[in-house]
Amino acid sequence: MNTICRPFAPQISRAKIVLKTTNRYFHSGNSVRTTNSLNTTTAKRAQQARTLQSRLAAAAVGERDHLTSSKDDDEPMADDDRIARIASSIRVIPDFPKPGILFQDITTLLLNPKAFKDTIDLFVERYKDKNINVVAGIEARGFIFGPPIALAIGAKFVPMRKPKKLPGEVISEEYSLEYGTDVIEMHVGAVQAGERALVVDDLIATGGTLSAAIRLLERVGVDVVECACLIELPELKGRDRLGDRPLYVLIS
Ligand SMILES: O=P(O)(O)OC[C@H]1O[C@H](OP(=O)(O)OP(=O)(O)O)[C@H](O)[C@@H]1O
Ligand SMILES: Nc1ncnc2[nH]cnc12
Repeated sequence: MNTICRPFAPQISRAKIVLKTTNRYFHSGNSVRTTNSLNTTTAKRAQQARTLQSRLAAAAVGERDHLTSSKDDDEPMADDDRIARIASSIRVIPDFPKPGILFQDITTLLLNPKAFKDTIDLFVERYKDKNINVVAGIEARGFIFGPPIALAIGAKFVPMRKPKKLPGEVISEEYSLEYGTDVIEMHVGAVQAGERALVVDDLIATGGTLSAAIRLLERVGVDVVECACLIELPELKGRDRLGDRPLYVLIS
């Protein structure tokens, strides 16, 4: 296994997983931050980086529980070196978009064609034989991962958009953020009752966005087979808002 993490840099780091191991996240607007983030010290960040290194090293030798997969955990994902490569290609930017927020930046993954392809392949391997008709992608970052998965498994792609973006008739669902609410919308007629859907986004934090997407689809009789995200911030317990719907994640 090649080296999969780099020395921690004060402002921009690829050390992503540790940033949720030593802090309690909470949601602020559309992002997540740590309770102690405004006075994070260099020493704390160095400790976080060391913790990350040990987690990724464990993942590289195949220990489970460091990089997790799914609630049912029915596939040997943790020892898959593609996961470690994907994890190390996601950058964390402290204090974006606001002070204290640890932003999980998937744009660096997109710069790495191998890691990006591995990401899509892992989802496709899981969903190709599950009779899924609909891949519903959530704006904006679900639009990056959803379409290639949909094409590969032979499903249609349905965009779930922020308000006032879709030109046709829509149905809407409101969901709560830490302060206030937001709305997602879907075109009427895009899906049919009885279809089987996979909901795709890059990240689950509080679960508000995914739970609204599930409600939208279920209102029109669609069967939500599973939700799939690249990243989970488990401290925020977003899974708990999804009810019985399974959530599958590559990195937790
Ligand atoms: O689990 P939650 O607490 O609902 O948060 C997760 C959502 O937050 C981010 O999107 P954001 O709303 O920042 O929009 P963007 O993708 O357009 O940047 C992310 O891409 C998820 O969609
Ligand atoms: N910490 C985070 N990084 C990137 N996107 C997010 N959406 C919610 N929290 C986020």
